[in-house]
Amino acid sequence: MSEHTIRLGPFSPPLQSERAALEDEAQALDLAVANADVPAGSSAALLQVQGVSIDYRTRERVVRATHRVGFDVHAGDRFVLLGASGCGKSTLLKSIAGFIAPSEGQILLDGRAVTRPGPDRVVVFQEFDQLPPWKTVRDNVMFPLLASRSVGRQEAADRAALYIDKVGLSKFADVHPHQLSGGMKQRVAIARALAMQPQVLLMDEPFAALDALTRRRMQEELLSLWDEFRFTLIFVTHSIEEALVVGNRIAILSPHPGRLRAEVNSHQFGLNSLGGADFQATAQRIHRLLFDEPGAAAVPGSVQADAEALTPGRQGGVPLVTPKRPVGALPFQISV
Ligand SMILES: Nc1ncnc2c1ncn2[C@@H]1O[C@H](COP(=O)(O)OP(=O)(O)OP(=O)(O)O)[C@@H](O)[C@H]1O
Repeated sequence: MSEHTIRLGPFSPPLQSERAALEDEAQALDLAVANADVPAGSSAALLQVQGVSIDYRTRERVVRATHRVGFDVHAGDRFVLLGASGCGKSTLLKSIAGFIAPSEGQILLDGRAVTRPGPDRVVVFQEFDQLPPWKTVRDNVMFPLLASRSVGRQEAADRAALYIDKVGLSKFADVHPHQLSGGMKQRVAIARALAMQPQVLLMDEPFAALDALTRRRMQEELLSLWDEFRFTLIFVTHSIEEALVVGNRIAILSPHPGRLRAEVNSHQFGLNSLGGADFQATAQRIHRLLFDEPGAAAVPGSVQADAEALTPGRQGGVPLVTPKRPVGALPFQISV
């Protein structure tokens, strides 16, 4: 695939015309369109998600959260799962973490099937209460290292000191979480995750509960940590802006149940691109890929609203909105 690649997801027959229009859209974007039906899974990939459907079963019904999603993540990728609320992003992340088994398909890490959680995959959540409140910052960071017996006590202490320093909290190593701001708690969670030196760092909307300025700062800090450590990141967000800033590759999921709609390379964008014409144009096109009738004029109030929200000064990220006009009916609907 070329440097600027868009990989469209598989479409069933009723949606072929939609696919054709999306291909036009991709060409307008000057992006190459890959063959959608080529299954994900090149041998070089660190993580392979292959045809993964995930169902929640309750007594009354079955809720399909994702439908046959496939993608590859390579070492050092900053891979973003982008989609509207309820499209199954968190579910997919939990499945990669090993908390939820797929109903069909499989997830391979380094060629081995993921069947349970492990220290090679660490999750940073959105919630500020992910840190045990009775432990100091230092003990919080050391805890998973010791509990997983990944390293001995001295190595755990050294790693904790290193990563606490990297997130700028050395002076707070001996305080408890309730003495920290929301942003500081998230920094501790990031230090704790990085100290584990996982094969894949999973982040589920880690900055969504922060104010706009702190969120921007945290995005900046995450990117500079990545510059230094080059970890492999899978990052969930429903903000187009955040996806473009944080990711080098973006998987766009359709509304519930989530299917891979397209994959976009976004390595050319960073915090400095915010507000630029290219950035805004790509954000608008991603929005169209997510929600709008392909090739159709912008739905009043949606794309336009995003364009406005992307102007400098509106720094809270661009929340995706429920489409006013949904993309064609999906050919499967177990239950919603
Ligand atoms: N424990 C559960 N039991 C039943 N259904 C669930 C459960 N958890 C999630 N779901 C359903 O699965 C679908 C996907 O949910 P999920 O939280 O993965 O979406 P999401 O894209 O992460 O949404 P958000 O951005 O709002 O967090 C939704 O329809 C949701 O209602």
